[in-house]
Amino acid sequence: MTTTAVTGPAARAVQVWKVYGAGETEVVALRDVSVDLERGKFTAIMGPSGSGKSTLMHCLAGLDSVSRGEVYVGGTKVTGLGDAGLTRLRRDKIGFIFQQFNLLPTLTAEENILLPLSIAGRKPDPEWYRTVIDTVRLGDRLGHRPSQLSGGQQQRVACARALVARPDVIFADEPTGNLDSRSGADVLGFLSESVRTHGQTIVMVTHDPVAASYADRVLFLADGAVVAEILEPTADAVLDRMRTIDEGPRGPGPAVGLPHESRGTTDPTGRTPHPGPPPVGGGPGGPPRMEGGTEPGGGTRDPSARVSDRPGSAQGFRLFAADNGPTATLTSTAPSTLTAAPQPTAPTQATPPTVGPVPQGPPAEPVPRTRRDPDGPTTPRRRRPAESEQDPAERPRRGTRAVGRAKPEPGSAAPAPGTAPSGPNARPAGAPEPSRTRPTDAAPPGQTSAEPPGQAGHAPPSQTGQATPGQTGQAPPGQTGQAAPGQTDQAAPGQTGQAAPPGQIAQVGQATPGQAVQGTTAQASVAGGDAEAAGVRAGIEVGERRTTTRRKAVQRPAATHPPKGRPTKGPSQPEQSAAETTDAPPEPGNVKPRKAAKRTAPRKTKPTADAGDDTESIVDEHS
Ligand SMILES: Nc1ncnc2c1ncn2[C@@H]1O[C@H](COP(=O)(O)OP(=O)(O)OP(=O)(O)O)[C@@H](O)[C@H]1O
Repeated sequence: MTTTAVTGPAARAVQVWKVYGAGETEVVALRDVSVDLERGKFTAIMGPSGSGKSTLMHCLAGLDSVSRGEVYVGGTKVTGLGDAGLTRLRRDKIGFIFQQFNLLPTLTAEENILLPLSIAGRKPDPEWYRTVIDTVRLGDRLGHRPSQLSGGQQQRVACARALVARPDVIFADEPTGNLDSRSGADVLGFLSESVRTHGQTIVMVTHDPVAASYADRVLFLADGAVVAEILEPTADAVLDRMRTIDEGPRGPGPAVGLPHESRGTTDPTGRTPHPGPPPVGGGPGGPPRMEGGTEPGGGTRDPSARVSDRPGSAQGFRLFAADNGPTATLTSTAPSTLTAAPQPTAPTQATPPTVGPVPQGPPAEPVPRTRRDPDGPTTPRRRRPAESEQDPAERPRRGTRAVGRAKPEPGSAAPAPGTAPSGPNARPAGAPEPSRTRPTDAAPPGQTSAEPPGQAGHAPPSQTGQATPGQTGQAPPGQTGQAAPGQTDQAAPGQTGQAAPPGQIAQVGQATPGQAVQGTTAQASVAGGDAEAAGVRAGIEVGERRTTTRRKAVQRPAATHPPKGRPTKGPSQPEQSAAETTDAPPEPGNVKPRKAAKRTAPRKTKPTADAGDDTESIVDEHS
């Protein structure tokens, strides 16, 4: 691991490119992005849907690899780190906060908060721990389990969990996306406080201009490039900038990234003219062509990615908006975040500025104003549109983000054997498996948003209850406990016998932090395995594991976007997926996992309803 002195930026991207797929399905998610994220600052990343916000955050956090360029976190060069190095980096230097909270349901708030340290074998600094608890005002809730806490309290637990280890940087992916406005303001308030009072560095992806106004700096992305930034932002300024970015001229080529030294905004449109598309596919000056279906860092190609999304396409940006449907345009008449903002320049309802998907429903409840005006007039906060309110074209893509709390629906855990998967993302029986499916990427049942840590909104359609037989067959014997819990319930009909039985998962969920530590060995118990998974959910990793970047689904009918060009090797080919998943013949240990479960699972525990949460599968076994 290359480590330099821990000075300078907390995180840094240097000429980073991220390319998904190849040929017709190639998508350049990041193009020549260079940015320094200052230590002790609160940075927000904004941009239209599909502009690369999540990709940038994941690359910065070591959750995804870059195609070209370099990433540094806390003086450590992330690019080129192996699995073990990445694991250490994420465990020791990075904290994560997710839209879905990602708490372990059977642990108390306190146990959840201490879980990262427990897994790392560290003890909390008592003084700092007390400070964190006081900051998030959880002192009287430490013995409560997540189900006994409100969403806002759960997110405060998640924030405390991220803060308690004092990471170099905390990455927050829409941390208020599932919260009501008041709880969101609470969370943003103490995130901001942790920066200003305790020097924490926070990087937050958000769609909400009010949330962004809590930051010291807002970076704007469009078409995979940083096109503007605002220092000391107000919600109005953010919204105005977003409007100009969305309304900017659609040139023949994509925008390019600013040098990281740049300050202030780019051209008034927010989009830097570009003479034309960059050479892609390995040509000079362009990112390397990704030949395989799986990228070096574990990213997968998206066969459904539109060619029109690709940079270089004359329509690229326009189509982002168009494909996102009316809810992504700037003409919505929905009440926006700023319609009641106290700033004198706030747009009125007549010209409501909107960013990305915009709710079409009634106004949201009032929210206290920003940190700069905590007692000021209330502001309706942008509400996430309900599925039914969304444009159908948008629904599959956005549908990967849960609206409301991520709690398993009763009875939504495992599909009964022989029962075809259902739901918006379900694949008809016998249909070829969509190519972005990876065994461990499978979405947990009962989780409409199969979002792993830091991967909010990226579950491909195939990731809901779609595991194939080969997936379960890949777990080597003796590693039952390491199987991602979500795989259990995702076995295809008739395959349930190969997956860990639900009882295991329930038992797992009852692991104590102590058990979690025990579970860090390669021969982890079921409980330990889940604790590890939970740890990864919490942004902690143990052992030679890697979180899998789960990308958002861009679900389209296959007939509309058939695979073109030469056959590729990746999982975009159904037969390839099948081959991948069946390459590893089922081991004896997998044929009778229930026995393995009996050997490894704690005996006195019973399945509980909470176990469903534990089926969130986010761990990818690469080793
Ligand atoms: N695994 C993948 N395979 C192919 N394309 C991908 C993959 N992940 C992301 N993309 C594409 O990369 C681009 C950037 O995606 P990203 O998720 O970073 O956007 P975003 O700005 O976070 O969007 P949103 O606001 O909707 O979450 C999009 O065009 C997306 O379709």
